[in-house]
Amino acid sequence: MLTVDKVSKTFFPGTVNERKALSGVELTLDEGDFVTVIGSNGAGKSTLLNAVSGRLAVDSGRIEIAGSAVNKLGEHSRARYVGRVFQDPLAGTAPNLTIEENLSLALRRGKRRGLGRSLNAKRRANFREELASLELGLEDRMTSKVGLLSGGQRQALSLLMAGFTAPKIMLLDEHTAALDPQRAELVSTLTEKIVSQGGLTTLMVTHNMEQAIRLGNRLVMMHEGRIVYTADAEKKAKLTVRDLLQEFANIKGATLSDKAFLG
Ligand SMILES: Nc1ncnc2c1ncn2[C@@H]1O[C@H](COP(=O)(O)OP(=O)(O)OP(=O)(O)O)[C@@H](O)[C@H]1O
Repeated sequence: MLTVDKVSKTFFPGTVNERKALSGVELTLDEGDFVTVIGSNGAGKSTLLNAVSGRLAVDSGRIEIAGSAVNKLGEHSRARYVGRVFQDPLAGTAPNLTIEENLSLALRRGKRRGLGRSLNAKRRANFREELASLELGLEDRMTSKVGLLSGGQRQALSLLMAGFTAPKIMLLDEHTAALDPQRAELVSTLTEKIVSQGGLTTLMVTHNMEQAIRLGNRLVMMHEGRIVYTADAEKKAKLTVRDLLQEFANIKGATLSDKAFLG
């Protein structure tokens, strides 16, 4: 479903600020795979997600989504393939639009202009049902402005919207990191639910090792633009935070974010 083949990206090449963010990264996700990505600060995790979403053009290598080479497609053209939730709860939704207007926009994503925007009774009923599945009572606030929701509620809505059009690949970029522990737990549980119900192929970056172990069926660790450790389903099932800390310790020069010790 997703192939990242020898992908490299260097920022400011040939200058004093040169940063090799990705160095020949190779990663393949089969349909329904849910891969968690951990790594030291500046390891290239967000750059990898940006390369897949088309936000960033890579220097070399090939990216395929659902069998189509997408290197030449920009972020907008890839939108029908990709669902994404960012760390910032403000990033995924439009605060001045209502919940139902945001959902309509999500539905329109990747479709031709003018299609799918109108809010008829059938669509509203469908939105109500989807919102009810979040169990946050948002189905009774469909005409409220999204700006009035809490960070956790907005992140839950972003997640629902990102999964709405059954994207070929779901990208979650530390999407629980800005939330308090209780809300992070809620969004984490919703993530599992939405991903498994939709059978979504998912790549999730997190600094929380416990979460990286608990969610998904595979795990990769990045360091200095490379994948330095991988755990398949069998290995991951037995993995502990202690094992991961040991792997980090084995990587020379790796520095851990404080957040890595959470959970
Ligand atoms: N737009 C950019 N311009 C210049 N350098 C960048 C840019 N984006 C990322 N970098 C650099 O590329 C490297 C990888 O950054 P990236 O954000 O992908 O790491 P990360 O693993 O997501 O880190 P963190 O966990 O700290 O968010 C870093 O050295 C970073 O400074």
